[in-house]
Amino acid sequence: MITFNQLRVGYRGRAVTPAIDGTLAQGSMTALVGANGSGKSTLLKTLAGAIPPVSGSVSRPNPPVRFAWLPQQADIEKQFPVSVFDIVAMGCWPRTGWLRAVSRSQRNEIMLALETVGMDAFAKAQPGTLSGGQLQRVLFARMLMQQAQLLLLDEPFSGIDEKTVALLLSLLHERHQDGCTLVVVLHDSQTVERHFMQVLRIGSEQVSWQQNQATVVPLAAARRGGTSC
Ligand SMILES: Nc1ncnc2c1ncn2[C@@H]1O[C@H](COP(=O)(O)OP(=O)(O)OP(=O)(O)O)[C@@H](O)[C@H]1O
Repeated sequence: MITFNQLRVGYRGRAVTPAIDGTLAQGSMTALVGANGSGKSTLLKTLAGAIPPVSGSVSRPNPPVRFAWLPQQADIEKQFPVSVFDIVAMGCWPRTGWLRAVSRSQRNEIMLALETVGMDAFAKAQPGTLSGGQLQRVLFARMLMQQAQLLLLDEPFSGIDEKTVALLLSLLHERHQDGCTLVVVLHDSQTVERHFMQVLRIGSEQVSWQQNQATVVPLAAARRGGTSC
């Protein structure tokens, strides 16, 4: 689905990663790991098309697929004067176009997405009044609304409590079972080993691919907040 050909990513012509070769197969679930500053976020930005490769290339799916990109929380403006409902409604834009009013059925979909992440009671709240974990749940609800086939997530679980991580992981597994391709930047090796079949590790000199015997958490257990995660 996505192929890296001697891809080096970085800024203003300066590469921050070694050359990357390999493939993200359609329907794969890949953990992107590496030390701070190794270039994980930069690779995601490149995959999202936000910045061009420094050298080499990345071949994207043809025909193009809809993608959703969840940046690190630090990148997200919490003081935006909108409601939680509005944030999730933004997930409809790829389908409806910018700033179009949501239909009655989309309104129901948005409330269902908020219910799925346990945030329906906060629909009218402002993002600035939410905790980090609550905001992350809302951003996941927006991602669900996007109905994307390629999900790019940058450290989605940092600072999030275990129960919420279990819920969000179960949602990712559901998307994976629906055939989505996922690339997730992670630092927690236990989560990587238990949930991700493929690992792309970025080192300072070279990158490596690893295949895991991931143990998928049963969805129902994760939804109940089970401890298996
Ligand atoms: N906008 C930018 N312009 C120039 N250099 C940048 C920019 N953003 C990041 N960098 C540099 O690129 C390198 C890789 O940064 P990146 O954020 O991709 O690392 P990371 O692996 O995601 O790190 P972390 O685990 O700390 O989030 C770092 O040396 C960083 O200083």
